[in-house]
Amino acid sequence: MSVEVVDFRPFLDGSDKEKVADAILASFKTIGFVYLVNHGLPEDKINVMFQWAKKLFSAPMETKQLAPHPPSGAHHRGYSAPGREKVKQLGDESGADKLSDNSPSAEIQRDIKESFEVGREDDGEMPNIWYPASVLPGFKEVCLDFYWTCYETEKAILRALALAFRLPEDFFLQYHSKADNQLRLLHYPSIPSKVLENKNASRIPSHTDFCSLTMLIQDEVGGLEVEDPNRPGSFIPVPPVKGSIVVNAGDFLMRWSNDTIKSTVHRVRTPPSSEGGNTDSVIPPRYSIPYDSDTVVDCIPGTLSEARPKRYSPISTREYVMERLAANY
Ligand SMILES: O=C(O)CCC(=O)C(=O)O
Ligand SMILES: [Fe+2]
Repeated sequence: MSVEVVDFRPFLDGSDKEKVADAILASFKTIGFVYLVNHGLPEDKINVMFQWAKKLFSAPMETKQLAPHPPSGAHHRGYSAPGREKVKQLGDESGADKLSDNSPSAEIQRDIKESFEVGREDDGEMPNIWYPASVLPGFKEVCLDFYWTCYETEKAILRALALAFRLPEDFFLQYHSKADNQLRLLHYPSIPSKVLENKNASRIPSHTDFCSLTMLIQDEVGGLEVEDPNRPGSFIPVPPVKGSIVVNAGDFLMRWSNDTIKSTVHRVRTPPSSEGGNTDSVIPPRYSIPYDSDTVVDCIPGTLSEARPKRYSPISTREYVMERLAANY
């Protein structure tokens, strides 16, 4: 089993919309993940965003801490230093990625990644946290431009998904009109391979995403893996595919689709090129940019039947997301 690559162009140019829509939904139903090529996100904007991510994360820690993530995980904005966040699966306190008992310290058990989170600028509940004007000038503008560029692609994917369910194309859009989304810049620093292999630390442990959709842009390093739905505990690599974004369904799309779509467990591990090598080797740094979306969900018409009654009541994603975010800090 592997994650399918779907060419999104025939949807965007209207030449074969249903075929593309059906392919995306089929992948969401089997594995919850799909690669999209010709997704409409301009390559130059992606490159510029990665350049800014590198510039930010290579700044001195005192500089990066000038836009600190608040103490509560529920206000998920600004800069989080390595080890700040520990991605958790709710109801899974021991976890499949339980760390070894001989870990050197509690601190090193946390995710060895740093991040910067951005939302829409007019979000009163969760305001953005920016650097003072003299620090990284231009960063804010690039982030916000990229945020809205990603929203365009997200809307196109949501239209395709509605078409795949043979619903009006704006079915999911109406629930995403506030653009309550999140742009994340992630940096997994270079790390001695034995630290990851001893399970004393993780890049990102196994988790599902708690949004409706995630669009992920990864660099060329690799290490992303998704659990094989047919063989729990066994993981399939999702290696970088040139020019692609990885799109995966989150918990809300699963719930919304009455479990017909999968929100699949995934993680970031040692990249395959560094696996089993010299134990003194150092794993290269990795950068990625996930963009995920919030909404209010109820079961999608057509996913309920007598055989599959409604399994979930409607839920506000904000409430759910805040609960899950708070658990990660
Ligand atoms: O960095 C990656 O490739 C995955 C990130 C991820 O799974 C997440 O942010 O939820
Ligand atoms: Fe994820």
